Amino acid sequence: MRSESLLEYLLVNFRWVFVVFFLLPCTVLGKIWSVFEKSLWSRHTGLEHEKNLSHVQRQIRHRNKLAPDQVMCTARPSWRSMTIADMAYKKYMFNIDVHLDGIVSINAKTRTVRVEPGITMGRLIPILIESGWTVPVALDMEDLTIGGLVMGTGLESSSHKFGLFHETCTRYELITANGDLIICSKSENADIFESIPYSYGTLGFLTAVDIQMIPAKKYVKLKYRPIRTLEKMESRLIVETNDLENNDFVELLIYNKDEGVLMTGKMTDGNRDIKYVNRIGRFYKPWFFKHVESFLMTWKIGEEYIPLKDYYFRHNKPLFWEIQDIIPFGNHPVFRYLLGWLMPAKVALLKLTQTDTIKQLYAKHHFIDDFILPISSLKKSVQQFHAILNIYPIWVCPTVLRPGKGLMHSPATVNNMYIDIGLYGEPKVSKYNPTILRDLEIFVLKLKGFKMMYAGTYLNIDEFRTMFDHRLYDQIRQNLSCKSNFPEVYDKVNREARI
Ligand SMILES: Cc1cc2nc3c(=O)[nH]c(=O)nc-3n(C[C@H](O)[C@H](O)[C@H](O)COP(=O)(O)OP(=O)(O)OC[C@H]3O[C@@H](n4cnc5c(N)ncnc54)[C@H](O)[C@@H]3O)c2cc1C
Ligand SMILES: NC(=O)C1=CN([C@@H]2O[C@H](COP(=O)(O)OP(=O)(O)OC[C@H]3O[C@@H](n4cnc5c(N)ncnc54)[C@H](OP(=O)(O)O)[C@@H]3O)[C@@H](O)[C@H]2O)C=CC1
Ligand SMILES: CC(C)=CCC[C@@H](C)[C@H]1CC[C@H]2C3=C(CC[C@]12C)[C@@]1(C)CC[C@H](O)C[C@@H]1CC3
Repeated sequence: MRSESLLEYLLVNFRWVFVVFFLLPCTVLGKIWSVFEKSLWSRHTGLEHEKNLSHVQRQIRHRNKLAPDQVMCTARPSWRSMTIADMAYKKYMFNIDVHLDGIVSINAKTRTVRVEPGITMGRLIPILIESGWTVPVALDMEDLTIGGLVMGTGLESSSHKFGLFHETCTRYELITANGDLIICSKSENADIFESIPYSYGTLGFLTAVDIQMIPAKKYVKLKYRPIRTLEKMESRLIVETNDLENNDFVELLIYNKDEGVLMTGKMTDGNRDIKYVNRIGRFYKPWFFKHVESFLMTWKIGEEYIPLKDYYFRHNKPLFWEIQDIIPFGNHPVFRYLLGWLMPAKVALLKLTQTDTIKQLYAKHHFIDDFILPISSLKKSVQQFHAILNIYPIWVCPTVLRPGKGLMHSPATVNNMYIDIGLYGEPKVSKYNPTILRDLEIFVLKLKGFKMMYAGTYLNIDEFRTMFDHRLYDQIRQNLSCKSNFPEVYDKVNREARI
């Protein structure tokens, strides 16, 4: 008993010892294994994909005989999912193993890549870049899966141009409740195609996704612009997101309520007069958010070339800024040069190995969430988040929302520019209480905004249905006989389901 509590004490107060000396080496071993695994299984043939498909279908048909009243979800365990929450529903729903994670084909003629949903960004992007391609919205965390990004939602610094991740997808293969395979695209089963994004696996199981490809270039020419006052940040952000010609990437990091750094980037192959290439992905390089912050010290506009892959995964090493709570000295040059090559820590392993006390401490004293709001409410929202949470840095990522009939779309009949506001860290207000999140969600609802659901919600079902348009979704659920076979989205994202 005593030794258990000593271990608990050490794990809570000196988590870095466990992370640095055990978890990071495990991650490296895992990486070595995955390089070996990759060379064996990365590129599937169509035949293997067919085999994988029938494996999923067999399981569904088996369940339909064995437990027709038990609703289904994927068997992907909670600890592998990119969220701090545990999915309580996995325990009582019927788990279907949708273990498909290969690349089915890369088609340069149609400029599409067909992948299975379990493939991660960290595996897909390097393979595409090697072949001279990339995807329009490449997410910044290596372990995010394509299935999770379609069924949940994903956005990145190119979303002001291309929209949410699913808007770059052109075809889905979906296995429905009775085990049938249906193909959905803009021209085939168009209504189902529109309902799938954000449906959290509640219409069927995805088995393949076609994603558009665009030619990859060598670098991103990135400009850093320090800005004072929220008003100026808001107005400059509006200007830069409208300049689609010059800006392939737009991102803002806010460091305190008056100062931020706006970054705009352009993909380029460079030319002979490239002055400086900053290979930020190298193990000894400072954490990206710290590098960006340094432009507030000099207060000068900066410009540099960053290799494309390094740019994409710029927030992966420090997990935005979350890793500083676990390894406080992780950005110190001594650590970077000696042990930086072990980074980044694998989120799944951090999650798998956290003790109940760590989990409770995070639940009580930590905040991880994202809100999607109209761009014109940047100042107002940041002021509100400052008063209620006082967490910095704040991640601001513009994204265009298009009109449509799916769960999340522009409320108008035209495209609308929104921003994702990401708040990750320990609230610095004196009276922080996690239930305050509900007030924030209502604030966002009133501004006609949305919440990213990976973290769960305190909204009740009616408020949730006001935030997300369920009209087409309800109809499709009825057409696909989902009622007794799949839960509703709300059943998967409310606070009792995600603990
Ligand atoms: C010490 C340690 C270090 C590790 N380090 C790394 C690392 O650095 N990099 C890395 O990539 N991994 C790492 N891992 C994870 C490791 O790679 C995987 O756990 C291992 O490779 C098994 O993966 P698998 O794909 O064979 O999954 P399995 O063990 O076959 O599957 C695990 C579960 O996930 C479900 N599942 C898997 N894929 C899907 C999907 N696409 N859709 C739905 N459900 C799915 C399966 O149904 C099953 O229930 C590490 C694991 C350990 C224990
Ligand atoms: N930059 C960004 O945009 C970021 C986004 N995120 C969030 O992370 C999540 C993605 O994380 P990830 O770990 O990849 O995914 P998850 O395992 O969290 O899956 C997300 C949802 O997608 C469903 N799903 C996944 N694959 C399939 C499939 N093949 N068929 C049917 N449903 C499926 C899951 O269903 P089930 O519940 O049945 O398992 C789950 O409800 C998203 O919710 C995203 O919003 C997180 C960090 C950054
Ligand atoms: C860019 C967007 C939209 C979201 C980024 C969210 C990430 C910052 C979080 C997603 C999963 C989170 C987890 C942790 C930190 C923050 C995320 C990476 C932990 C590693 C924090 C420490 C805990 O013990 C485990 C967490 C797992 C999930």
